[in-house]
Amino acid sequence: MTALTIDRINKRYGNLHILKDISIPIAQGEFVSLLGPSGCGKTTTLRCIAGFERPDDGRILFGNRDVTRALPEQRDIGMVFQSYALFPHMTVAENLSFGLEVRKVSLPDRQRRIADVLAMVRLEGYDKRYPRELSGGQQQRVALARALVIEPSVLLLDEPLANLDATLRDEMRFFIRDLQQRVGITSIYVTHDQAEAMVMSDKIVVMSAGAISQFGSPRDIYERPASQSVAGFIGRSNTIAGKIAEALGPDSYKVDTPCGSIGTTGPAGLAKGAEVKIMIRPENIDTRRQGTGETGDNDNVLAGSVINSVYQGSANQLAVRLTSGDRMIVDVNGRNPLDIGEQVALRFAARDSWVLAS
Ligand SMILES: Nc1ncnc2c1ncn2[C@@H]1O[C@H](COP(=O)(O)OP(=O)(O)OP(=O)(O)O)[C@@H](O)[C@H]1O
Repeated sequence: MTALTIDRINKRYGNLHILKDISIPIAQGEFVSLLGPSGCGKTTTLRCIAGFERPDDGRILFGNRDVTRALPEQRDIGMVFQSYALFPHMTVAENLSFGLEVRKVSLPDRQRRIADVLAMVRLEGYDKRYPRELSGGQQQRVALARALVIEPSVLLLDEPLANLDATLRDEMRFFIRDLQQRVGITSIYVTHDQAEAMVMSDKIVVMSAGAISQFGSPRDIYERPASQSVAGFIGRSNTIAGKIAEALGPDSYKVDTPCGSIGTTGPAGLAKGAEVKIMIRPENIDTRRQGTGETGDNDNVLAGSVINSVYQGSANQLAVRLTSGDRMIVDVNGRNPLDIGEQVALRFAARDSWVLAS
């Protein structure tokens, strides 16, 4: 069932077109991230869903209910912000009680729900503390508890981990995802951190300049990016320019490139002669000294020489200049003794490369 439908919303400030025909269907219990660089419209989209902004056109539905014109308090949402936004003069319990009192929940029910939600965020016994007596991570867990205690149908989170240090951020990613799955609440999460979106989400909406570049699972977005800009934004990638020589199947092609003919997968329907780029992730390339180590399962072999090597602990990252002049980044085992200047063969399977049509 679709819990939330964003249907072709547009938003302009003066003559700035900030959101352009944004449509996102979100299923019950799904965790969806809005991902993109600063200024691409993530927060504006979230604020339209929350009701703090009204789109110029288009519709927002919670289930079958059209809430496009409803006030925030009529929408049944819980929100978590980057800045925690806890009431500083209230204890944890009072912060949590506030939304319940507004909703006229009885005292015994309030007490039960506050105890339940504090257990959920692993802050039992912290009810009498003030926000200033808590660490950043604990404050953010209170903010999460405050959003959840009102039992909303949708949870909206705007960069909630941005103020935390790297270790705590890692921990909180798993904490929030685990909690969201236990509660089963439909959630929308704004972030500009691709690693965060990858590990937390069922689906990712990649946004750029107010429009959706791609909507799909983390695997879709990583392995089958819709464009060069998505491929470049998510993870590391290599690209080689070429022209479609022939379609080998519904989603496989032979592409002519300055490095020779390359077999690859790609989106259906690309015409012969179309100018494209082939994307290959560094970890999918098997790099050996030339003339050694035939692996059999690789459809493509490119020749080049090592021009740089960076030790990264678990792996070495090499830069390789192909005979065509293209520069490729590849990962090799940290103990692999490939030196700068060595002639190497780069092998990869057609299924591990993907055509970017734009
Ligand atoms: N009230 C406003 N008036 C005019 N322009 C605005 C207003 N609010 C946002 N904008 C502009 O809309 C664009 C999108 O802003 P938004 O906050 O949605 O981006 P974002 O993707 O969330 O960025 P960030 O990651 O930096 O928060 C920006 O160019 C911003 O300057």
